[in-house]
Amino acid sequence: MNRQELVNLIKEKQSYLCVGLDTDITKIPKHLLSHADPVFAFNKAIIDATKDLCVAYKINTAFYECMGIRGWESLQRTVEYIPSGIFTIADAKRGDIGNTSTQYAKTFFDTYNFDSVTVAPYMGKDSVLPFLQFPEKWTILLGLTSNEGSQDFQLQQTGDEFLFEKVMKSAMEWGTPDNLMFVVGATQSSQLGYIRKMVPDHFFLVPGVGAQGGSLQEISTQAMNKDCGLLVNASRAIIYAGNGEDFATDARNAALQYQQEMATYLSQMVSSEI
Ligand SMILES: O=C(O)c1cc(=O)[nH]c(=O)n1[C@@H]1O[C@H](COP(=O)(O)O)[C@@H](O)[C@H]1O
Repeated sequence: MNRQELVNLIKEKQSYLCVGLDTDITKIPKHLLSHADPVFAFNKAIIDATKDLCVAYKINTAFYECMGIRGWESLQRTVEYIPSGIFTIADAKRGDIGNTSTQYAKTFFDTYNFDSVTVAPYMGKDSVLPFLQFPEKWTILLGLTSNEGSQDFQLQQTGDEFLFEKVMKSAMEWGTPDNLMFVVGATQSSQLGYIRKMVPDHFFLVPGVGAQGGSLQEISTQAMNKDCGLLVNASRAIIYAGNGEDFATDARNAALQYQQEMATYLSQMVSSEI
């Protein structure tokens, strides 16, 4: 999916919600465990219940990889089930020497046909460039993450800037707003406005609302740009909103609340085109 298609989708659905499919087999409702593929059965119900409310699904590969081949099968069924026209994110946080990064990129872009993959920048330019070579695909680079450990390296001063600023400024020379997004954590509210000034055009994937306590209002008022420029992810707050037979309805209601709040911010804050 290209940038214009993504912007149009946000406009049509009045939503910049990304539903995180961090599906943990120990947390899904018990009645699903009799299915041949319980993780897929859960994801299918969540997708059916939320697909009109969100513009993206993020599959965190850790929750699938830990189950070995069965997990990869659940991942494949899930990504194939997501309706075309919804943006897909493989949250794999990859990055390695160039030829290895190319194999990671092939895995998620060619073999599984995701629109995007999350990439860790620590190994530098040659570890990131291979992901950016794939036409119509997106690299989502970790900028300033939502977790406490972001202070250990990302928020360390290097010269007159933080390390995460150096990373983001460098990466803006490697990719463009058409193939590169940044992860910026919703819990980093004191930095959001500053980061948006530094990076005016790129999309941000913003995790950390819901279970991690980030504020949708703060993100939206501080980091929206003229194209919206945001994909806000919630995983546990949506997929585990309920735990009974009607878990999918509970998930829908949680997603609906986010979408309705997003529609308000879109109407207030973005240029009349949106
Ligand atoms: O890259 C990510 O998606 C990510 C970056 C980050 O800084 N913080 C963060 O929580 N995430 C991911 O976003 C999701 C957050 O899940 P919830 O806290 O349940 O909404 C998980 O899949 C995390 O791995």
